[in-house]
Amino acid sequence: MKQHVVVYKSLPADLQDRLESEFEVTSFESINAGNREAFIAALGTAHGMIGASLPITNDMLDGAPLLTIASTISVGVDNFDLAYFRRRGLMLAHTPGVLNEATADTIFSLILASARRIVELAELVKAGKWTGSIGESLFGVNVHGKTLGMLGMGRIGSAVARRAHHGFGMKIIYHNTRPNPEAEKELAATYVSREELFRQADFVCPMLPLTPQTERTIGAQEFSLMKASAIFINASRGKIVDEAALIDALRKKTIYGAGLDVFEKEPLSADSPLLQLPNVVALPHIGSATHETRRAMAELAVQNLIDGLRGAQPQHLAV
Ligand SMILES: NC(=O)c1ccc[n+]([C@@H]2O[C@H](COP(=O)([O-])OP(=O)(O)OC[C@H]3O[C@@H](n4cnc5c(N)ncnc54)[C@H](O)[C@@H]3O)[C@@H](O)[C@H]2O)c1
Ligand SMILES: O=C(O)[C@H](O)CO
Repeated sequence: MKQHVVVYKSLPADLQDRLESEFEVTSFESINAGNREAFIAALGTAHGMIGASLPITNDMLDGAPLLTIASTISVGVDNFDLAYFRRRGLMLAHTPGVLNEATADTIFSLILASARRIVELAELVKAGKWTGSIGESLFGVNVHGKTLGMLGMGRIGSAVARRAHHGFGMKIIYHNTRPNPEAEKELAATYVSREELFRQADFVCPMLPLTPQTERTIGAQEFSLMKASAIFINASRGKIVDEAALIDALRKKTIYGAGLDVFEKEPLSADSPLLQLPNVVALPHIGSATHETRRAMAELAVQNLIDGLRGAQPQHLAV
């Protein structure tokens, strides 16, 4: 009998076909209130599951006694309880690496857009309010030659720092769980304490996984350490930040601005105070969202799933 796979985010047609040629497949484009019960019911006979952007609760998995592998089309694994996976001996596969460059591009666009007020000024032009040479009140700040503070110098953090060092002549300081000798050699990056990073950086850029250790670890205390001219860039996970404290720092101009791809609650509510602030650039969690990169992520996730179901070791296991 064929193994049963539950797909909970739409896949490119050829990858869907690949799964259907080998497994019995139940597919959902995405999960919403209308199909949630059907999704949970399908897990009841599933050996494998693949998808993204959905918190997978232990309750859901308790009802999936045959499951051996979950394959997420993301590098982040914070939608899963890793301890639960370990307890049950389940595999959790993810997609590191293939999205480093696209995500670093997004982060760099946030750095540039926030520093040079690109969105604010483009909106001014579109609104027909460009009536003459802009005055000092609408000037931005330099990016080149400034100091980038990477909090988390892993795969994506290193890709951001490479752009900053080689492309923009920026000085790189970083803090990480452990020193990163490659970044120090290749990018002249300097390891500093967490506190020094917030104090010295012109751009503070966390690129950390969301874990119990990182949740809400950037708050009022950290924002108070930052320079009034510094910009906060977050494309890792919204929940590592105390968002109310960020809003407060932006309102009081304790910091100059923020470029954000991720938020405490997503999608960001249309009435979020963040959207009222001119010194905020907000994106809808698009770090890896290019055709090529999302394709590569889906391919890798499908391969991870197939390997796991065939009894081979998937290339990228978080658990
Ligand atoms: N916005 C997006 O679309 C998008 C895209 C890709 C990744 N992400 C997020 O970015 C995260 C990082 O991805 P990655 O592939 O670079 O991961 P990675 O594991 O390669 O890098 C994370 C780094 O953070 C360090 N770290 C962990 N906890 C720390 C702490 N408390 N203090 C200091 N350093 C710490 C680790 O040692 C590691 O070097 C993902 O987990 C995901 O949540 C977001
Ligand atoms: O973790 C990731 O890969 C991105 O945030 C997409 O969810």
